Amino acid sequence: MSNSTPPTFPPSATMEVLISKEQIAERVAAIGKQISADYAGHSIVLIGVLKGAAIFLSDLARAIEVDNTFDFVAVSSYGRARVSSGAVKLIKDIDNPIEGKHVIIVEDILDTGLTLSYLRGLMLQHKPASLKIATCLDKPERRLVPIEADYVAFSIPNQFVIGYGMDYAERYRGVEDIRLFPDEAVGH
Ligand SMILES: O=P(O)(O)OC[C@H]1O[C@H](OP(=O)(O)OP(=O)(O)O)[C@H](O)[C@@H]1O
Ligand code: HPA
Ligand SMILES: [Mg+2]
Repeated sequence: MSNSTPPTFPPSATMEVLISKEQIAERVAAIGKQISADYAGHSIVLIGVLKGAAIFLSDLARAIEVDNTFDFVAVSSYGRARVSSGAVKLIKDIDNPIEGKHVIIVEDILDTGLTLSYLRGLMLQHKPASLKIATCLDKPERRLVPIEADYVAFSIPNQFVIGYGMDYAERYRGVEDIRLFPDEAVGH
């Protein structure tokens, strides 16, 4: 490939690591153990919220020892902006019925809470036997609506992060650590 085009985005390696991949692996394993204990003897359905939760879900599913299946939903709210528009819309629904099932919604980040409170309401309409939320990150300072997750890997301050599934304008999802996205890079 030609290297004549300079990168338009800052390289991820220049961004400060907030949570290392080793710290992530440790917390995911702990949450997997906790879920396995809480649901011992039951089957669960993990519902990942595309696209950010895909990586956390794939790690979490492998850390859970009880019978599980997954499904995915997609919603739109942030688009390419860093700030939520506040409007949440369902773009892709679940493929399989969840009535009477034990369901865990899996998110990469709980921020304003708008996405998860919308999804929780929607999923409850399907009458699951139980419904819980697992999130890799929680930014409690940003909450606009009251909602808490049942399983939280890390609580973080109000700073924009990328990596481990999380993006800035769709980039950096494959970065293995969770890194701080610099304010001065906004608009690149
Ligand atoms: O609590 P909230 O303020 O609603 O924010 C959290 C949501 O925002 C992000 O999704 P985004 O819309 O960026 O989609 P993506 O997962 O495809 O990046 C993130 O993945 C959560 O789904
Ligand atoms: O800090 C964040 N990073 C990426 N996506 C997000 N969506 C909400 N908050 C964030
Ligand atoms: Mg995003």
